[in-house]
Amino acid sequence: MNRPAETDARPPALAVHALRKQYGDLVAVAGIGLEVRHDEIVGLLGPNGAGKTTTINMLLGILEPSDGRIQIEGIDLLARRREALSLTNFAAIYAPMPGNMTVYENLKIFGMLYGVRGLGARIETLLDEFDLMPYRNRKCGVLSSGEQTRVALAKAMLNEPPLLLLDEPTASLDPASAHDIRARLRAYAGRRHCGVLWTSHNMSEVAEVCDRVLFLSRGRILLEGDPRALPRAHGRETLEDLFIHIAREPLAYGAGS
Ligand SMILES: Nc1ncnc2c1ncn2[C@@H]1O[C@H](COP(=O)(O)OP(=O)(O)OP(=O)(O)O)[C@@H](O)[C@H]1O
Repeated sequence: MNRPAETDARPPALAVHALRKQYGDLVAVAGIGLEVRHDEIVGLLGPNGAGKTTTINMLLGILEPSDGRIQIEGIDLLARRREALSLTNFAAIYAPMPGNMTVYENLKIFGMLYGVRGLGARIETLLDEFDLMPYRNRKCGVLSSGEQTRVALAKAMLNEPPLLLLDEPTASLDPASAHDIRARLRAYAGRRHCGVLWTSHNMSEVAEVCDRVLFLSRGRILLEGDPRALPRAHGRETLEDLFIHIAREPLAYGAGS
């Protein structure tokens, strides 16, 4: 689905300019620029080691950029960190909820950290939306990975963020659950008019859910566009074919320039 560009004076959910991260001689992110508008789901794709998680960690304020600027809803992350971070949230498979607390306790504590108003009612809504009612008093550490993913997604939506960062949100889900979660995330993004940055290695998922994709390789954005139109534009049948081609021959797409 193509969505309209921002029509009012509202800044994009996310604007990144010349973002760079270097570890010694290794350039993990090489000065990238990108935008995520409201009502838009943007896929951040790339082979292992391309710089996706490093980028997301800089957007979350976990990693300090070597250079560049990040604005969330027009608010500069480095200058006004607290305010900017209150407008975002994330879910990632490598960041599970503390295992010794129950689902309810976790949502309550994260909700308090985010200063969510009407927290009790918000938690009930999310428990219902993510089919977590039966698990509310169960410790997160004993949940299956799919159940933990649903808790992480519920946590990510506690503060109804205008910018949602999702690092492989369906990686541990079975196909039916993944399909269900994709539908819920799309519905949520549409309802809340939020922008979503979504990383995934599942190209059919990306083609289904993302309005736009960015191909990252060796820390650079090599291609950008509609995931349904990009493959044909580059002489490939599917997004997966295109991904494989870019991963094998990044220099053909300008990775070395
Ligand atoms: N703390 C660090 N010190 C040194 N190098 C690092 C550090 N963190 C990441 N890197 C390197 O930066 C590069 C980008 O890593 P990153 O985790 O962002 O990739 P990715 O695109 O998320 O990969 P994957 O799909 O495998 O998760 C890799 O070469 C990685 O080894």
